[in-house]
Amino acid sequence: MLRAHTVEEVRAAEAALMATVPEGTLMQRAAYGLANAVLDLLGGGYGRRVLLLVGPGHNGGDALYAGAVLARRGALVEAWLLSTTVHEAGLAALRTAGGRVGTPRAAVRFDVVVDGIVGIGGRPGLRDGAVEALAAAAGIPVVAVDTPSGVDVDSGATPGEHVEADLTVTFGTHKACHLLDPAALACGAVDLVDIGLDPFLPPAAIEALQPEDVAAMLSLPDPDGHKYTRGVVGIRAGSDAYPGAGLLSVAGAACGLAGMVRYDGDESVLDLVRAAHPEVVGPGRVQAWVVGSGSAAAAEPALRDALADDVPVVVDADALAFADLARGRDAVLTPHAGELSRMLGVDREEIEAEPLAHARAAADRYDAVVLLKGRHTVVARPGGRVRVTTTGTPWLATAGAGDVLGGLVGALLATGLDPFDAASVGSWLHGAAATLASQDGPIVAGDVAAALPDLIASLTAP
Ligand SMILES: NC(=O)C1=CN([C@@H]2O[C@H](COP(=O)(O)OP(=O)(O)OC[C@H]3O[C@@H](n4cnc5c(N)ncnc54)[C@H](OP(=O)(O)O)[C@@H]3O)[C@@H](O)[C@H]2O)[C@@H](O)CC1
Ligand SMILES: Nc1ncnc2c1ncn2[C@@H]1O[C@H](COP(=O)(O)OP(=O)(O)O)[C@@H](O)[C@H]1O
Ligand SMILES: [K+]
Repeated sequence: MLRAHTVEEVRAAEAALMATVPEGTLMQRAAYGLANAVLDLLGGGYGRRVLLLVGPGHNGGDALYAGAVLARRGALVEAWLLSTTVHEAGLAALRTAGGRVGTPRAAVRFDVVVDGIVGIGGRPGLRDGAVEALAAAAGIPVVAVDTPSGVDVDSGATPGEHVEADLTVTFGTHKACHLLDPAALACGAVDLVDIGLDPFLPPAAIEALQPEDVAAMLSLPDPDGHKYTRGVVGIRAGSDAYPGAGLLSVAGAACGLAGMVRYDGDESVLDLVRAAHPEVVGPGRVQAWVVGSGSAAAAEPALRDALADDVPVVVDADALAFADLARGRDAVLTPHAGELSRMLGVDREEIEAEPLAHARAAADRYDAVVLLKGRHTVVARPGGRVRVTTTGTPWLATAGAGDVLGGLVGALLATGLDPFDAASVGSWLHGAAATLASQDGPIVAGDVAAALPDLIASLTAP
């Protein structure tokens, strides 16, 4: 499991760890990790030209010490000091190693820019000197130290100007900004350097599942199981006007994880469903329902009926308008930003600017698990625990992909996962299946569903 901690938690853990090691140890660990990441990126040190953008705090200190390591490896290192104060010991180390201090100027030629302007002590936004320095170095790959300067570290928001990094090298643990958009988008790839913080960190409120976590949560068929013990998932989606929504919800549900899929909806859609998925049967008892995609006016009665069964429910698309009915129930609400905007009465732009805060607010308001779809989908449970999905590809932003996800989460609920696990595992599989199907090329929603069995097999293979 990948975990993200708050700045306060990191500071407390850092203080506890520092009491056990000689002074300066942590900064040295951070600086060596950073220097190694830069060497990897550049394919070596000798003759490479490295620009350090240095702010007033320890983040700048990390950059200066890493610059010293790089200078000793033969790189030509120049530091631009963007503040009246600087980490003096770091600067002395850089100078001793042969690095120099320069002045911001246009048309500079460097192989990499190291952003040591601010890290976890920074306020969002950039000050003038930093903006000008970044403009002068535009077009050069950027490695951010700990966080891209200017982002809001704990919320993942980017309310002001900020660095756009190609690589972010962080220390000890991830922070929210490394996982949650829009800040995560500014991080580029993220490297975590171990500085020994782990034993001092509390449990994290924000997590991102990894393949081994997903594999451990998938239930394999019992040797003596039968289709009913494996779970039955029911779909109430699709209509005369939107038959595809029913078909795609069924396609997601029919990934093979549950023992049976039932379709309970329009006769006309049932015929299409049977033609595409002959194994799907009609209404009956289920262990989980998926309700709402392409249901139009039928969404409300369908949701009421599903809730009357007292089994977990995925509340999708048209049914989200009636999400109040599911308050406090075993439910997964699956809005995209536009749908959540209508549910909360908040502008879509505000939701996209702070998906973490809004997914949490919605989970508390509806007392249910909320899966807020996006590039990095956010799954929140009441009380603040969150899982962020980092699998996926921009090709997944295609019509009907959400229907496949709803069906898949329903199948996972039917196998017995609780709503938080079902939603986060389903979202992880959905993104990974899209990547597998896409191979960096275009896909349609049905391709994502079709890739699920192979993906699941690759995870569960002994
Ligand atoms: N924790 C750990 O385990 C480890 C942490 N380590 C490292 O320490 C870093 C944290 O260092 P830090 O605490 O010195 O804060 P940092 O981010 O350098 O900035 C604070 C300074 O910036 C200023 N400032 C604020 N906003 C600004 C802005 N927008 N633009 C410009 N300036 C701004 C602010 O001053 P003021 O606002 O008062 O002007 C203050 O002086 C951390 O990210 C990691 O790299 C590792 O070495 C080892 C392990
Ligand atoms: N930029 C993106 N990168 C990766 N995945 C995305 C991106 N934008 C959207 N998605 C994913 O694509 C899917 C779209 O679902 P949704 O908006 O419900 O579409 P539809 O209603 O047509 O089914 C969601 O799973 C969402 O997380
Ligand atoms: K930084």
